[in-house]
Amino acid sequence: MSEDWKTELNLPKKDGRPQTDDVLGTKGNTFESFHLKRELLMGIFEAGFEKPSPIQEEAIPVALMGRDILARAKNGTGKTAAFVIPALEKLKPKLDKIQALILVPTRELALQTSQVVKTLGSHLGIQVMVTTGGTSLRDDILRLHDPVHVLVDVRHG
Ligand SMILES: Nc1ncnc2c1ncn2[C@@H]1O[C@H](COP(=O)(O)OP(=O)(O)OP(=O)(O)O)[C@@H](O)[C@H]1O
Repeated sequence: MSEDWKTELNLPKKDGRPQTDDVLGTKGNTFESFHLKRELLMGIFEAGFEKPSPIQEEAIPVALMGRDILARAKNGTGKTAAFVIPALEKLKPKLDKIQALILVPTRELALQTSQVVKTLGSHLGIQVMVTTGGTSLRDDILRLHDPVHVLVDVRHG
């Protein structure tokens, strides 16, 4: 594969803050070693991710095989991307259907998660919808007349 696309990426400034083993203790895999679509790799690199974190390294290949996962890791270790990346890899942007349903416990997390999906999927041409309440059922139904590939919803308790 030609590496030209990498030179055109809009990379953020490097994050120089110190990191602990929670994110550094990896086996040394790369995002490319997961054979992800180039458009997805572009979103990942433009988010400033260089290497998968430990939870991503464990979860992404298993999720790509279509296996169920129950995972646990500390806050801020990259759990969100650990499920968003395989979901985006499996998704077919040309198919105008909801192909991923992400359920989270709070409205704030729903907004954050949808932002991660938008950032990582920014080169995939996908549409993300968040149903956090606060909008009428009618508005939600109307929105669903337009393409939605990923739906993020809040489920209490
Ligand atoms: N592989 C990576 N390389 C660099 N930064 C990353 C990587 N994965 C995630 N991040 C960044 O690390 C931060 C924490 O990630 P994220 O919020 O997904 O963690 P989390 O485990 O889901 O956290 P929480 O439990 O608080 O929801 C975010 O700013 C995210 O952009």
